Amino acid sequence: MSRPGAYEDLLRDIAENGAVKTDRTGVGTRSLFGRQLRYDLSESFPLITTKRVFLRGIVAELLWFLSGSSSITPLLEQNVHIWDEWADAEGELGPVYGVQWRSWPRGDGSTIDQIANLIETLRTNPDSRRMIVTAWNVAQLDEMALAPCHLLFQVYVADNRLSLQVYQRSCDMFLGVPFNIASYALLAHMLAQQADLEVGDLVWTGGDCHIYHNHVEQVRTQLAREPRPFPTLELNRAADIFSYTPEDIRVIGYDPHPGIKAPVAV
Ligand SMILES: Nc1nc(=O)c2c([nH]1)NC[C@@H]1CN(c3ccc(C(=O)N[C@@H](CCC(=O)O)C(=O)O)cc3)CN21
Ligand SMILES: O=c1ccn([C@H]2C[C@H](O)[C@@H](COP(=O)(O)O)O2)c(=O)[nH]1
Repeated sequence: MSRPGAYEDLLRDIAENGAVKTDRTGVGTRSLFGRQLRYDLSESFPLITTKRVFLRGIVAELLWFLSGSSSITPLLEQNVHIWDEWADAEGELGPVYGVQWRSWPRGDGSTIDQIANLIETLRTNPDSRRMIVTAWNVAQLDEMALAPCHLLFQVYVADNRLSLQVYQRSCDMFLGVPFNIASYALLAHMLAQQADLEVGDLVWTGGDCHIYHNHVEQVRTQLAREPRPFPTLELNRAADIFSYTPEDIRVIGYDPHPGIKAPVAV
């Protein structure tokens, strides 16, 4: 079910059949609406192989989300620069993903830790149909450096397997989406481990799935390559969901084609 090549097929479909659209950044895109990718995480770890993906950056970003931070400083300290363009002079992004996940404001001064609540529900009521974490805080969108792209995920447990579906409203298919798929795959593994469950499926659902006009050559290069088998993940058990470190996370057997550089649309 985790077919290496499914992502590349979607990339090809957008490149060939996408509608030409303008966008906020001024770069312009080709785009298709409403697509889905599904990976069986018990088989392999979905890290795209048709170019080398910056795994160290993905790990740093996910741990940074889980830490609840609104500042890029912890990323800079690890030499990860993927959020630099959106931060202000103090390195602040406003109430973005981490803040909403860990300290969604109630309005009375108190906050809600959606991740702690999710772990609690996974342990006590895994059949719940309400295991949702969302970053789409409508009241705070205009304080965020960038409105959340992956704005909601739902967790599901059946047959002792934890599955995760993420909804991404806006999908930079060349630069962002390989990050987003790997990041939520890793999160699913961490949640399953903490809840003493096996991993099930990752379902990635994309809204506006686009290729920027200045990524067209890079996409052509990538699509000329043959997808390779996915690697696997080894994850040390941490004391709790907030205590993982990069050293706990090892991807085994990743043998990608070379990296492909591309400008990020700001
Ligand atoms: N246009 C756009 N696309 C995105 O994917 C994106 C945004 N904006 N804004 C917020 C975050 C930042 N993300 C980013 C930003 C940059 C890269 C990037 O440049 N990746 C390079 C490697 C970078 C490096 O090695 O430092 C790549 O080749 O994947 C990836 C994700 C994802 N998001
Ligand atoms: O995790 C991420 C974060 C951002 N993106 C992309 C999707 C769009 O290309 C831009 C956001 O621009 P909007 O005008 O706010 O839609 O960033 C991504 O793919 N993944």
